[in-house]
Amino acid sequence: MILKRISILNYKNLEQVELSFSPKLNCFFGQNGMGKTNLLDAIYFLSFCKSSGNPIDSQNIRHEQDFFVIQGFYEAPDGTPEEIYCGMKRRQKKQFKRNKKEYTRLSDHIGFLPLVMVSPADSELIAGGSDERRRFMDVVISQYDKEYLEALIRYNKALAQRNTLLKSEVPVEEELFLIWEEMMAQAGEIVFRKREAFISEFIPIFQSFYSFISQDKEQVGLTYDSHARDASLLEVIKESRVRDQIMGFSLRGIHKDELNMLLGDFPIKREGSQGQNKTYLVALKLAQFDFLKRTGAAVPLLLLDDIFDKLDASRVEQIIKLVAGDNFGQIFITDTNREHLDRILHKVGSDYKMFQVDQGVITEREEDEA
Ligand SMILES: Nc1ncnc2c1ncn2[C@@H]1O[C@H](COP(=O)(O)OP(=O)(O)OP(=O)(O)O)[C@@H](O)[C@H]1O
Repeated sequence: MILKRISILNYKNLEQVELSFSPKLNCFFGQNGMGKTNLLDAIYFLSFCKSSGNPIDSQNIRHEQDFFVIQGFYEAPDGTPEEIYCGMKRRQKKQFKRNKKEYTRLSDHIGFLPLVMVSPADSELIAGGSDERRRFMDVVISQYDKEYLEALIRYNKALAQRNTLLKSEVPVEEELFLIWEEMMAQAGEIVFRKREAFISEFIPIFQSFYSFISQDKEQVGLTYDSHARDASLLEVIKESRVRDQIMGFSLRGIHKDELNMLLGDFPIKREGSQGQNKTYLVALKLAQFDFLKRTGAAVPLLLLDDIFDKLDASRVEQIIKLVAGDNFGQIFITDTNREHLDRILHKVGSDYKMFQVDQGVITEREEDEA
């Protein structure tokens, strides 16, 4: 899928933006706080029906204004034009349309315009709790496997019901516990098997991206831990019941799964330098891109927000070489430094457009123009 043109009114600090894009590389430079991320966020909105940062839609309307509109004009791989419209008025439900026809359910749109965004917020994947890493697996797997998402929803429902029973002040019958525990075990085993299969397929792709970017400077790994690995999940959950009742919640199950992120043999969270962490995150997201591309009909858009911060020149160059190649489609890159972008882009020689972002105004810049 290619985003040929975008039209924005009143989205965050972008009052009015009309831009035509290159089908390959689009670079946005400007000082801090000028609106570069806001533009990428508007593109993200058209794919996911929400902002990547602020989940409260009305707060994305430009201050003092009453509405925002984002319109994207895309081209499908077979050349078919696709027009996506999103309009949001204060105190009203947002409208989302494809080719002028409003969606009844936003979930019908998700996945139609696949997109991967690499942003500074990804650092939580390494620094944050295990729920961040489970969410990463969930997002990637559920994009290509419907059964996975259904099992996960069933599991979470059963877990919530069991947790309510665990907190009960009156005695609860064994039978009642068993109903939810069996459901957790059945759905949890499916989630476990699918996560395990995903990780084993994902690891070599991720490692090859990391090696390419770092030019084999370090070895990285991922390991997956789950209570479902060594015994039947039903037995594990049942055995834990007495302790769970004391705690008032379920201590064991796939909701406690962990994805260990390793640099050499040690947790990257503990040992990684800032540049190594950044390389790790970029490699994870590029591997996610690769997965999505293989399992979907359209090549995803790739948004790279401020990814060069903390990376040395050789790693930056390797990333640009990678994404400018044929395995990636249309790309949107932000940076605070134009010379930085110019230098890299001249080297790769790919088709590109350069835009300057200044206080919410975005202007296309010709080559070597000041
Ligand atoms: N609803 C809103 N209305 C008006 N302005 C907003 C709104 N939400 C955010 N902004 C403004 O957007 C600006 C931040 O823009 P953005 O995050 O795109 O900056 P950036 O160019 O990516 O900067 P950096 O290089 O620091 O990442 C801030 O000045 C903020 O005040």
